[in-house]
Amino acid sequence: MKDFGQATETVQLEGDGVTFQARAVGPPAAAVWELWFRFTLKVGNGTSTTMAPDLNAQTAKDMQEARDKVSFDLQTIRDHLFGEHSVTNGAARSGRRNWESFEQIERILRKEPVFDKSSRDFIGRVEAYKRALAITKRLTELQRLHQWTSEQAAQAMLILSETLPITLHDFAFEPVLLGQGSTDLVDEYWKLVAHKGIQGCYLQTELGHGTNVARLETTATYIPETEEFELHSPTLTSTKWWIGALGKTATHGIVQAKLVLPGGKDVGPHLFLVQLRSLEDHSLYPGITAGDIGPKAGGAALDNGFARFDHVRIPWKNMLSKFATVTQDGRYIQPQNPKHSFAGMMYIRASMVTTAGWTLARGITIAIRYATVRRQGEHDDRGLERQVIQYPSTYYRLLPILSRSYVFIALGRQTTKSFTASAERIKQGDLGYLAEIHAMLCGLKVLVSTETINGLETARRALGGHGYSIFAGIGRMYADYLPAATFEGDNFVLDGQVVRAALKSYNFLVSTPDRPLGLHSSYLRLLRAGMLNRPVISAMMWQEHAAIIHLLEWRAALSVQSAAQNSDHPDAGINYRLSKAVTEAFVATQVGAIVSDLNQLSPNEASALKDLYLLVCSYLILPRKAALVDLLAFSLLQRAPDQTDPTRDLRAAINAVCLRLLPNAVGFTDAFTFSDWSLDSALGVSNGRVYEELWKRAQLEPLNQTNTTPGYEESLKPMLEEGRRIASSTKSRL
Ligand SMILES: Cc1cc2nc3c(=O)[nH]c(=O)nc-3n(C[C@H](O)[C@H](O)[C@H](O)COP(=O)(O)OP(=O)(O)OC[C@H]3O[C@@H](n4cnc5c(N)ncnc54)[C@H](O)[C@@H]3O)c2cc1C
Repeated sequence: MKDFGQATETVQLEGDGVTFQARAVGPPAAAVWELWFRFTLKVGNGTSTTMAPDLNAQTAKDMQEARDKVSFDLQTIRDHLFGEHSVTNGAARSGRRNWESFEQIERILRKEPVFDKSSRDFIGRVEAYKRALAITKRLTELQRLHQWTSEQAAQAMLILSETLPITLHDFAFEPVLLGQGSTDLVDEYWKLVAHKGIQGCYLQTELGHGTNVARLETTATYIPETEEFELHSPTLTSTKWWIGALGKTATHGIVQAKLVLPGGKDVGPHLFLVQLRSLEDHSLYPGITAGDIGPKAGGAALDNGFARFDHVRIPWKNMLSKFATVTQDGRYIQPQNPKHSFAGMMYIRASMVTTAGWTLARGITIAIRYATVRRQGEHDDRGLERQVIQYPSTYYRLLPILSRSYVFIALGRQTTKSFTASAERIKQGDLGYLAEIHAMLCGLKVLVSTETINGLETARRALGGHGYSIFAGIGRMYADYLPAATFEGDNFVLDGQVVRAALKSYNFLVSTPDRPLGLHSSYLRLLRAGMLNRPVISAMMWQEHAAIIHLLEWRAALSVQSAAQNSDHPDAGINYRLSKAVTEAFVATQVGAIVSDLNQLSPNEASALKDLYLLVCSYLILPRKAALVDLLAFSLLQRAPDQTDPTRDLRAAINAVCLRLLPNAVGFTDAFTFSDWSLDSALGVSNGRVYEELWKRAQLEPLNQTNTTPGYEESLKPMLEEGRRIASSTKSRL
C-alpha cells in the first residue's frame, strides 16, 4: 500500500483494453479516493477511448430519460387512478378533485415535525410506540382543525403509511360498536367514539382459540338481580391475546364472550362493551389484567395486547344488542338473522382492498425506480452497464405487480362503494345480498393480502442486496403488512367460506335454473348455457381482455361444478384452488368493467392502461398460478396441431405486453404521486439519486456517531488484546 502523504497521487493499473486509475486527495488519514476507469475500445483499425460515466450522476440521468420516454399524459393516468369514488353532498367528485384533496392533505402533513420519518428506523419499541401516540394526537387535531371527513382522515393515514394503534379504533371498534350496539348504547357513545374521547379495541382472539370463535372460553354471565353481566376468563387459554391497541392504549374494548343465561345455559359468543382503563389516569380497571404481548416480526409501534377478566361486572346496556338481546329479567331473544353480525368484519375487509392496493403501489414504485437507475452486467459502447429493469427476468417480475396495484386500488374503490350501498340495505333489514357480499369480501381479502405479501417480497428481492436495507423501505412495509394474511380471518380458513358460498350458489342453480345470479357468482351462467360455448384458444385471444376473462370464468364454473359433483374427491388443496378460481374470475370481470370505461380516454392513455390491465388478466393464468393447472385439467387450454406447448403463445403474449409497458413503467409509478417524504425510501427517490441517499442515511446510523464503537472497552478491546497476546506467544501453527 502506498502512502500518498499530503500530495495528490495517482495509481494506475492496466488490463486488456481497460485502464483503472485511482487518485487520493488530501492527508493520509482523511484521503478522499477518486476512482475511475478508462476503456480502450478497438473500432476497426483505429482505437477510441471512452471515460466511464460517473455512476452516481448517471442515476439521475437514467431517471430523467425514463420520464422522457413516457408516452402518456401523466395527469390523465393519475386522474384515472384516483378515479371517481366519493360522493360528497350528492355530487360525484372527479379523480382530479380527489387527487387534489390527497395532495392538499399531504401538504398539511408534510409541514408537521411530528410526522418526520428520518429517525424512525433507529428507535426502539418504546420510542416507536410513543412516536405513534404523538402522531395520532396531531392527526386527530388536524382532522378537527381542517374538518376532514372520515374519508379524508383515511387518506391521511394512507399518505402517512405508519402503523398506529388508532387504526383499531377506526376500523374495528367503531364500526362494530355503531353497527351492532343498541340505539341507546350508540346514542351514549357515538360522540366519544367520533371525537376520540375514548380509544377502542376489539377483543375476540384468545390464547387457545382464534379461528374457532364458537369455542372461545371467556364468559359473560347475566345476573338479573343487579342487571349486570359478569365477564370472566376461567383459564389461561381464555386470555384475550393479539388484540391491537389493547396492550397500553385502549380505554374501552368490545369483548367477544360466551353469553351464559341465568340457570347456566350457554348461548354462544356475543359482544359486550367493556371499559378497560380509567378515563382519569388510564390505570386498568379493577379485575382486569392487561398488557402488551411483546415484540413481533413487525408492527413495533402497535401495542397488541393480552387481557384477563376476573369477575368484572358491566351494566346490562353494555351488551351489543342490536340483533340478539337479553331482557332485564334474563330471557334471551335470538337475532332474526345471525348473519347481521357479519357487517363489522365486512367493513374491515372492504377497507383492506384499498390498503393493499396502495401498499403494493409503494413497494412497486420503489422497485421500478431503483431497477431503472441500477446498472449491472455487460456495458455498452458508452461504458454503461445494463439497467436491471431491462432484464426480462426483472421486468417479468415487476410489471405484473405494478398492474395489480392499479387493479387493487380500483377494486378497493368499487368494493367500498358496493359495501356502503349494501350496508344501507342491511340497515333497512334487506339481507338479500349479504351472503354474496360476505363471500366476495372473504375472497377479495384472501386474494389482495396474499398478492400484496408476495408482491412486496418479490419487489424487495428485485432490489438485490440493497433491498435488505431498511432504508430501501420495502422490508419494513413487508414486516408490517405480513399479518394481513392472518387477521380478519386466516386466509386458508376464509377460502373455505368462499367455497361454501360458491357450492351453495351452484346447488341453487341446479335446483332453480332461472334464479338470478349475483355479481360474485355470475360465472355460473356459463353452465346454464351448456358446454357448447367453451372458448376456442388461439394466439390472438391472449391480446384480448374479454377472451381471457371468459376463460377464467369457464375455469371457475367448471371447478365449482366438478367439486360439487365429486364431493368425496381426495384433494387436500380443493378449498385453496376453488376459492382462487372463483375470486380470480370475479376480479377478472371487474377488470373487464374498468377496461370498458377506458374508451372515454384519449388513445395514448387508453392503450397504455389497456396493456396494464391485459397483463393482470394474462398473469392470472401464468405458471405457478393455480389457473394454468385448472385450465389444463379441464381441457380449456389445448395444444394447437402445430405446437407441443399449449402455453407458448401465452408466454409470448405476456412478454410482448411487458415490452410495450416497459417504457411507461416509471410514468405509471409517478402517477401514484408519492412524494419522497411519503415514500421514505432511499432506493425510491424521485430524482434517482439512490447512492447519495443511501450514503446520507447511513451517516445517521447511531453506531456511526462515535469514533470508537460502543462495547469496545468492555468486549472488543480485551478480546483483541488477548488474541494479540496469544498470537505473540504462540510459536507453531495450530
Ligand atoms: C398482528 C395481528 C393483529 C391481530 N389483531 C387482533 C385484534 O385486534 N383482535 C382480535 O380479536 N384478534 C386479533 N388478531 C388475531 C387474529 O384474528 C387471529 O390470529 C386469526 O383469527 C387466526 O387465529 P389463530 O391465530 O388462533 O390461528 P388458528 O386458528 O390457530 O390457525 C392456525 C392454523 O390452522 C389453520 N386452521 C385453523 N382453523 C382451520 C379451519 N377451520 N380450517 C382450515 N384450517 C384451519 C389456519 O389456516 C392456520 O394455518 C391479530 C393477529 C395478528 C397476527
